[in-house]
Amino acid sequence: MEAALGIVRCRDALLEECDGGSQMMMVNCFPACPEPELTLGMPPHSDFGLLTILLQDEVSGLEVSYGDGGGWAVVEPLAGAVVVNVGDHLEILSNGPYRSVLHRVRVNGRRARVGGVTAQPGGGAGDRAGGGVCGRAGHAAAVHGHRHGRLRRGQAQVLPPLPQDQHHLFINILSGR
Ligand SMILES: O=C(O)CCC(=O)C(=O)O
Ligand SMILES: [Fe+2]
Repeated sequence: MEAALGIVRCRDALLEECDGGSQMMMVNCFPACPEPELTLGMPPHSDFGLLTILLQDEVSGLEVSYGDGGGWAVVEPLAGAVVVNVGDHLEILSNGPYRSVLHRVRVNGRRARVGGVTAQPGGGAGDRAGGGVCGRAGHAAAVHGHRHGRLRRGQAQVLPPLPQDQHHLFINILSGR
């Protein structure tokens, strides 16, 4: 898998990250909302782990950003299928080609929606990429700007780019550590 992802040079580091990381399972419940156009179940965000695997019920609500913030595509639930999201740590470990996906959840006017989520936050993936273990120097800095750009679009915050030596701090904040 790591060869397909173009991260073969950091195979050992990646395995170590996964071993040292954790696995989370969550269930999200979004009750029916009488005025769904006035709120969101989850605001725009990207997941901080390597991969997120989502199990949706038959009520739609998940939307994925496309066209560099141009619009939102509805991810229609498909019986028996799971949705796999690339997370921030995988974007950093792949040095960019695999971009974590900005997504949000809308609430439904008539029905409650329940979703299962499993995520692998990894260990200190951000710290390693910041140290240049995985290749192109400078990508970590690019991720800072990119990530701030997303936050700015999604949450109306204006944040300055972080210096590269603070990369691990930023990842820890994203990870809630
Ligand atoms: O409920 C969903 O489909 C997505 C949930 C989600 O994005 C999350 O838990 O991070
Ligand atoms: Fe998410």
